[in-house]
Amino acid sequence: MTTNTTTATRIDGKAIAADIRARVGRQVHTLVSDHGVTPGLAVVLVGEDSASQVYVRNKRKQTLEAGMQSFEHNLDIDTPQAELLELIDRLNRDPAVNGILVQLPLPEQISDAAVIAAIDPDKDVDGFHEVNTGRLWSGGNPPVPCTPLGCSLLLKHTLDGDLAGRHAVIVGRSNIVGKPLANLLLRENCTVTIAHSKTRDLPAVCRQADILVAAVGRPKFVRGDWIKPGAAVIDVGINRVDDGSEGKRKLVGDVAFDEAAAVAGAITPVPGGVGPMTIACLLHNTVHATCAQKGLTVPSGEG
Ligand SMILES: Nc1nc2c(c(=O)[nH]1)N[C@@H](CN(C=O)c1ccc(C(=O)N[C@@H](CCC(=O)O)C(=O)O)cc1)CN2
Repeated sequence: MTTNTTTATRIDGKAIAADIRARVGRQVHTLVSDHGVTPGLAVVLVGEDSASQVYVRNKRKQTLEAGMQSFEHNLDIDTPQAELLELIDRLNRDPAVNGILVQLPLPEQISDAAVIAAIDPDKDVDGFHEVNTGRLWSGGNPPVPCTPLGCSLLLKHTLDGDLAGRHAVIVGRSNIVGKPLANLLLRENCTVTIAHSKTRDLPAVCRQADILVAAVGRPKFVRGDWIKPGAAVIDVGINRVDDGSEGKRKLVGDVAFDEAAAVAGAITPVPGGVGPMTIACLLHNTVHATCAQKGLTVPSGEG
């Protein structure tokens, strides 16, 4: 019988996210003390999805802890799209609101695309508006979607900033993760492959990766024998599955962690990997959006 032994370094997203939030807190302190500016973040939740409620609660808590203003809007699940668009219009015009985020997923009567298009691109701290995706692909410096920004920061931290020339394979081509992450890794001079459900011989493609990112939303989809020895593995998946005891649920990623950790050089756990980075990057984006709106240089936030 063979047993898997963990060889990979565990990438501590919780600790790295805490460092980013601490820096954001210092930046906010400088904005308030030197310029009398308190960044404000509005978060809109439609419905009662329990995971979304947890994320929105954590966003509020961490926004306040960083010294920013938090404006939370909770709407009924059957809210018509027009009502949500009116709220966004008010938030666009509210000078106390520097960042706007509408929590996804939205109920079926509301179009994600219509909502994202309604947000003022300068307040779009999710970086989902097509003006901002266009700016990203044209080499500009717009707000970048929070989860891919978190992935790229984890990789820079893990690989000491030395990403150039590495082959990154991203499994998943969503607008929220796969596509923007491909852009960020190209900027770091990686050679980038975006793979997906129609990719031929996906395990063989993944085995070429020095950096492997799994963002498919399928529990334990990426297996240990898909991984090149020593690769850095970033697991974006957050899947709730039965833990085998009386209807209890546990979180697992898109990567079979134990198998992968026996082969990889470094790997993110789930939970505690990419997830905490998402909210830290949202706070980072809010500070940057505030400074851009006020014509201020972003304070360094060095401790
Ligand atoms: N408008 C947006 N909607 C959604 C986004 C987004 O970036 N913008 N991303 C996800 C949800 N999300 C933030 O909104 C998010 C997901 C996960 C975590 C996190 O900290 N995860 C923990 C586990 C927490 C748990 O028990 O579920 C971890 O991985 O350690 C934070 C934020 C979809 N919607």
